[in-house]
Amino acid sequence: MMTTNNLVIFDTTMRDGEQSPGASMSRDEKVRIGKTLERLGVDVMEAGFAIASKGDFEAVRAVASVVKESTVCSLARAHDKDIEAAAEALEPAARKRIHTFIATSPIHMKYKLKMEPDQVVEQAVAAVKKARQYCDDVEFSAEDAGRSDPDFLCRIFEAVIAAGAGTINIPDTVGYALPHEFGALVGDVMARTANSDRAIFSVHCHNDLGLAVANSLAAVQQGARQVECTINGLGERAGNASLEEIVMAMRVRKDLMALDTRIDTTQIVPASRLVSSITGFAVQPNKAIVGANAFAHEAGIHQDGVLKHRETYEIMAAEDVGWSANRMVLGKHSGRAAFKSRLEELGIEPGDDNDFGDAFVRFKALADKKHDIFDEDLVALVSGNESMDGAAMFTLTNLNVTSQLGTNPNAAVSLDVQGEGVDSSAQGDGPVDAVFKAIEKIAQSGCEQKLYNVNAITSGTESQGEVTVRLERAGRIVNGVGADTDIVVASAKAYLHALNQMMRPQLRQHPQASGV
Ligand SMILES: CC(=O)SCCNC(=O)CCNC(=O)[C@H](O)C(C)(C)COP(=O)(O)OP(=O)(O)OC[C@H]1O[C@@H](n2cnc3c(N)ncnc32)[C@H](O)[C@@H]1OP(=O)(O)O
Ligand SMILES: CC(C)C(=O)C(=O)O
Ligand SMILES: [Mg+2]
Repeated sequence: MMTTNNLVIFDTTMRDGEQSPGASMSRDEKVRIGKTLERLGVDVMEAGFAIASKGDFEAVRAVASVVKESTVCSLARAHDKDIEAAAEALEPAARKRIHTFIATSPIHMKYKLKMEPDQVVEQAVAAVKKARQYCDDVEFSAEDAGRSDPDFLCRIFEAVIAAGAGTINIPDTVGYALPHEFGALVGDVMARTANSDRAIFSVHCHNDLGLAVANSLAAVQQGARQVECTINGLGERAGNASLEEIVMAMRVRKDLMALDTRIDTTQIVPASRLVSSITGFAVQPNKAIVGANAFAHEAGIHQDGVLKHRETYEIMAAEDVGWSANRMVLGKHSGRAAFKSRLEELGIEPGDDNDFGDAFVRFKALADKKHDIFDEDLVALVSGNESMDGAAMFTLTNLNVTSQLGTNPNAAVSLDVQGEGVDSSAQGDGPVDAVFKAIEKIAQSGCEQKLYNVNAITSGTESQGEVTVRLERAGRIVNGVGADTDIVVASAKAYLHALNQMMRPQLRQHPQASGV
């Protein structure tokens, strides 16, 4: 058995990740991802499946042309034409690998391949030999190994290693295995494959039962020295083992897995964001490592602990994975310690114990009613004016938007400006733009719009939409939110909410703790 203290990180975001329905990537997008993965420090990146389409062939070739530090790989079935396509696409690569595979489970051999086990071994050996004609670095995968007979795996692995495969991959293709079982399978097969010392053993786990990372780590503990994984856990069906979780588990639990990787962990969050923006697959807020809440604390007891000693509730630092900082989120679960700390950050004197106690009671009451507590809310609270609506300078009283094909939309807006009714109208590039322009004709705020974001709170075409608008003026940034079933009305509300906050007395600048 080949032993090493290095764990090879094989990224397959651009191949298995791209097999997520709806996640397809263009050639140029793969080049951007490839460069990012190289910066991240992956050892191998699988750039695609060259035979799959002309576009994927060109994408593999383009990635192979620009990436220099990482090995670039293409997948190929155990067919000559697949291997020839992979070899041709990888031709410009500084370091290349051909990854060939064939299924080894009884169900796949019988129903899908319609082949006898002997034929499968023969075809696998021929494929590895063919791949070795083009490339020294050849990987062989036994598809559906998780449901294959271990004796058969030993037999086929012995044959393909003898044929020249340097990496042997054991995939749990359908995410069926449990960690102890998968670790045992990998350990057993490695121990019983006669020439296993001539290959690196690898695993490739799917997440159908949410166990892809756990299964991969169980295999590493049994001697696997390559893990195949993807950014954000993207991949066929429920996805693959997530790269960020594997890498950070190795790092945080070095006491149990003393292996090195080449990964620069500070590049994890940027890589996650790039993949999410290219694929359009949002990262769920509670996703480990890269989710927006992964380093956010809302519970008072936790906030108090973190303020006293960060490691009480953090097993790794946000900065280590590429966030700018952890976050304290003020909400109904927060306690006095976090409330006071935020007031101090804002340069607001918490006052004597009585004033502070009263402000904290008002804060809790507001947090019960309001989803997001902004810094402006805190100022209003402490100044005894927590009724944000009562303090509004501008209130929407009427809105009429007309859109017609071929013409610019027109918005007529009526506002109550401190008790006085004011009307205006404007044309815009779209209905929302027209509304914002009509409001600005009245407000004359001089604000610059920095962000416009729409979220569906419920599903369906009748869903409630929540709009966020961020405005900036003279270095001061405020957020406004508005919700309505009519997205144009929600946008007007959000814009006015932001404007009303901008009109309030200015806060001292403070470090924005909202990540990168
Ligand atoms: C577990 C995995 O993730 S495997 C990778 C999965 N990814 C993909 O399939 C994406 C890219 N695939 C494609 O573009 C197409 O499926 C292609 C180009 C590979 C093949 O297309 P087609 O020739 O039209 O075949 P089709 O997809 O319908 O069927 C697959 C064929 O490959 C055979 N096959 C499947 N795996 C292998 C293998 N590893 N080695 C040899 N043959 C295989 C199947 O038995 C079937 O053969 P048959 O047509 O003689 O029954
Ligand atoms: C091609 C192989 C490695 C695969 O993606 C799988 O078995 O899941
Ligand atoms: Mg897979």
